[in-house]
Amino acid sequence: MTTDRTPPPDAPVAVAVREVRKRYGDRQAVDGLSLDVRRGEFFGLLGPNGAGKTTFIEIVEGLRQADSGTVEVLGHSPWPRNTALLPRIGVQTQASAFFVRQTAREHLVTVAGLYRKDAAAADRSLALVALTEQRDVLVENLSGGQRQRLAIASALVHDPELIFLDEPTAALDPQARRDLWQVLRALKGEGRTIVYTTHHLDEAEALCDRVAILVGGRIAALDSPHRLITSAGARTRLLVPEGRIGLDEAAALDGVDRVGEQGGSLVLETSVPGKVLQALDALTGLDGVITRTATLEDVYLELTGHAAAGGPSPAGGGSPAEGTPAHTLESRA
Ligand SMILES: Nc1ncnc2c1ncn2[C@@H]1O[C@H](COP(=O)(O)OP(=O)(O)OP(=O)(O)O)[C@@H](O)[C@H]1O
Repeated sequence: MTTDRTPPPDAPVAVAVREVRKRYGDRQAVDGLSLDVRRGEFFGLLGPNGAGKTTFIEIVEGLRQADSGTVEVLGHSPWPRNTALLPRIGVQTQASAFFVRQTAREHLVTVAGLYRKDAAAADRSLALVALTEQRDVLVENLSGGQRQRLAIASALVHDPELIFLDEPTAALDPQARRDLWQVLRALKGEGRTIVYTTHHLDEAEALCDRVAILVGGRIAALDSPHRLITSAGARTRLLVPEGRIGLDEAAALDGVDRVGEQGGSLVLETSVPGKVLQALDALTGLDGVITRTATLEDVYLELTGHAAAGGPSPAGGGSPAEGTPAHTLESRA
């Protein structure tokens, strides 16, 4: 369940970004972005492919120069390359480099050495990402998910205050993903600041204090997942087993905004679920009726211009996204 964990507005700032722009040829990848990440905050950066997330993060990390605007990281400008910042930040990228002919532990001891940390630091970060058992396995023989965890351990080995994680759970199986959530929560519990990019909306909803949704290099929304969901007024979906009531009958129910069909169910969208459930109860009984409340994914899909997966799309809309019902009806109520 989502809770509101937004840090107080007077919390010290870890990352301050003002009017940052970056263009590649004709492509305006980042288009005047301004935001603050507060110390101790778990900040999510979301957005479709090509929205400008990586470009933006790389500018903040000091790996790329902005065309204009200002960035401050822990009180310093990250560009030109600021070596004083390096021990204070940890960076995991989608294309992490490894010493593949070393074992997992040797790799981490090497990385720890670059930061003048000892082997104990390497062992601690191996344990943190649950790779202790694989410590003597060559990096080239680790599975994709294990390498991903090693990349995260490499970003944490020097105990940074500010951690950038770029889709850290992309290659993880569901259990490993949940395990990593625990690791990340523990890091936040220690007061570290985390800037996090993900395409997993459930993950952002579960972990992040605030999220920024980027579209076309701009911020389309920035708030806590809870406030984004409630302020968007996203509707509840009621899934009624097919054959109970007809499409027209459902659309005519008082309080139903839209009706669609999907996966053997009628999908009724409503902002007054209690009222519609009562009406359904009287008509067909509630056996097998499933209630789906709005999620961050609904808000995201609305903002990024896709039809909501698993729910009705507006009648006469564009081509339906995967998982969108084949038939929908706007309510006449
Ligand atoms: N080095 C580059 N040269 C030219 N264009 C680039 C370069 N890097 C990114 N782009 C373009 O800039 C835009 C933003 O890309 P970016 O990688 O920042 O997006 P993203 O949100 O991280 O995407 P994804 O979710 O796919 O990783 C895209 O249109 C991309 O093609």
